[in-house]
Amino acid sequence: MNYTLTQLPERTAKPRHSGLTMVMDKGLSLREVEDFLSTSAEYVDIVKLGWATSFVTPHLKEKLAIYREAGIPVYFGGTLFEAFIVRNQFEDYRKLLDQYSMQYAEVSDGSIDMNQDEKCEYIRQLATQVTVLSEVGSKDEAKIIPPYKWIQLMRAELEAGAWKVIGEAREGGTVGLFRSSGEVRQGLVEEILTQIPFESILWEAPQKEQQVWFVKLLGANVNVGNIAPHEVIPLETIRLGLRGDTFTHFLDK
Ligand SMILES: C=C(OP(=O)(O)O)C(=O)O
Ligand SMILES: O=S([O-])[O-]
Repeated sequence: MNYTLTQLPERTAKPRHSGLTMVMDKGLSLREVEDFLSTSAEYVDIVKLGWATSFVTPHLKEKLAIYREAGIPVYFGGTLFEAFIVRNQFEDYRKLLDQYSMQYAEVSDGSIDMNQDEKCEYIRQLATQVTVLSEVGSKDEAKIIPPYKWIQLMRAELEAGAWKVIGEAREGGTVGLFRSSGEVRQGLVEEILTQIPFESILWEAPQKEQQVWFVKLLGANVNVGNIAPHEVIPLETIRLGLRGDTFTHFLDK
């Protein structure tokens, strides 16, 4: 930090087990990645190459190398996994992970129907190869999964070997954990938290109001994701109570 302030919440340091920030890169150029990391690397724990953008993004190997050099793990969006599964190409997906020396992978079913046993089997198999993040929640706003089902899925996926379970929100933050207005499905989140340890969950929270809501509920070291690269430093100030939205939250009462 550049100067001293008292009454800041304790913030975890890298390698973090909680307080993770997952950033979504949906096609940054190599130079943009370098610039982004020069300001924000300390605050970025893991990067997702959003959905299947890695299929289209040029200089993919070079991009992965820049992140690797900075010690920041990268994974391909769950939609890419689903694109392989729907085409019966799971073995090709496994080879692709090796070909690009990926250490992490996401298993999701946001765009396809997959039963729980099948999803857990993919998690089990991939967990022998990489660290697995699994995602719960549909990308279809008409598909409302009741809280008991979220809990059951999250628990089963963690037991199958997922390192973290991700709560779906998409890039916009308007499905899954959130209503179409972006408002948090508060009852859902609170019910999940009665059953699943908070450090095991990574909440997709792309909108500022959503990040604020989670920091107020769970503190500076909540795991959040789908953060846009230019929102990483602003998010860090929200975590620390140094933006109006959380300004009084961490001060001694
Ligand atoms: C974030 C998205 O997808 P994924 O989780 O596959 O990256 C999205 O489609 O907005
Ligand atoms: O579960 S809720 O609050 O939509």
